[in-house]
Amino acid sequence: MDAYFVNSAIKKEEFEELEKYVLKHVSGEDFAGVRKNFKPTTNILEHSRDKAYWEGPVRETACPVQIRRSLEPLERRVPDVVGIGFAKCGTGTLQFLDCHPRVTMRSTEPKIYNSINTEIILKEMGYAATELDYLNFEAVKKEYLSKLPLVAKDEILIEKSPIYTEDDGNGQIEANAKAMKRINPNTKIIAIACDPIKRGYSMFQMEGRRTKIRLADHQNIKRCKACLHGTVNETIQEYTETISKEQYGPGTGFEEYVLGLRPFVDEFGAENVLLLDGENLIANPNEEWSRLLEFLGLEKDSLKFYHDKEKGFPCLESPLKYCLNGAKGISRKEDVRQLYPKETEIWRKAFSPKIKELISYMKICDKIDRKCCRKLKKEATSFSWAYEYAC
Ligand SMILES: Nc1ncnc2c1ncn2[C@@H]1O[C@H](COP(=O)(O)OS(=O)(=O)O)[C@@H](OP(=O)(O)O)[C@H]1O
Repeated sequence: MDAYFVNSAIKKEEFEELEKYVLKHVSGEDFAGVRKNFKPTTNILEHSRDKAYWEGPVRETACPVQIRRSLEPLERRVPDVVGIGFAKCGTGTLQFLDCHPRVTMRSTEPKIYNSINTEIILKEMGYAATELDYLNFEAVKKEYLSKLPLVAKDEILIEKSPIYTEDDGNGQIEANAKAMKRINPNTKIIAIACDPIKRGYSMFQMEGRRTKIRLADHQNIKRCKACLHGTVNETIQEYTETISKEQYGPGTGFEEYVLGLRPFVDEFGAENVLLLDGENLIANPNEEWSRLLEFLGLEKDSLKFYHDKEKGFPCLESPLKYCLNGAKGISRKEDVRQLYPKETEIWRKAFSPKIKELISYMKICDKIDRKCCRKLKKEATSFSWAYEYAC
């Protein structure tokens, strides 16, 4: 056991206490397996390469300790569940799933589908693939497996890469959905939508942090697409000006949810696509998480959350006390509408049509009428943030 502590953030002294806590909080059914498998999770990287996105070491799987019930041998295989987006809406909270006795997830994003050439996939799906295309596809699958953690055959393996719903204006999202279907036709899809104003601010803040970190590290940021090339304030002014002129192109539409969802709904069916509310994940974590756990076929209270005062965000309470790393939970501590009232009012108007489209497309309401607005107006319910865009 001693060797496990060498490559782990967990100190040997804390470990016994942690074990006691976890064993007290897992179900009777999971107890024996969890006890047998319990150990600190191994770090595979001392520091994340992108500190603006992830602070601290990268572990083999996301949870700091191994909480798994399965006694089956571990193997490499493709995921059962994929989180497709949306960036800055709380997709990182899916990492809490790795502390579930029946689920496995790594914290880093494999981002595999966007590396596949769109044409190859479209050909593949049209059953006209050449041998070379096929080999390409197999090579991608091999690379995919290398980016995923080991998993038992009776566990749920999940990955998330919000880039899968990022539009390039060239059919990339469709290609991603088709490629995913080819890799695993039974994939279940999770998407998290959130208030696009908060989403935009969160994105600009993260890109600003990335710029600062890289500059402090004497790195060249000229070719960094995910960095800001001015201050956050300057970026907000520029963005506001661009959307006022309705000139923004692929990749900057913080409200473009249907564009990202439709290809996956078309491929996998609406019943296999779950849309969560990223704002409600913060306001009512247990309610939103019970929807997610049920969708995965797990007990709806098998993970429990509490609001951590110090973190200012929900943290996992059971089966392990655990908060997300310091790179998550920054911009939403500020009120962007108060900081930028004029700018965000322009954003609100610009985002409104696409949020209405989302409400209808994902059947959040049957149609946008008074009844729907009454439903959305209720504070602290799923998608209540959509009220100001739709009503
Ligand atoms: N429980 C909990 N803890 C910490 N942070 C939480 C949590 N739930 C939601 N959030 C919000 O998630 C925002 C980051 O979203 P993502 O994880 O999707 O970002 S990323 O696309 O993976 O970079 C992150 O945005 P910032 O506030 O800008 O850091 C948070 O507001």
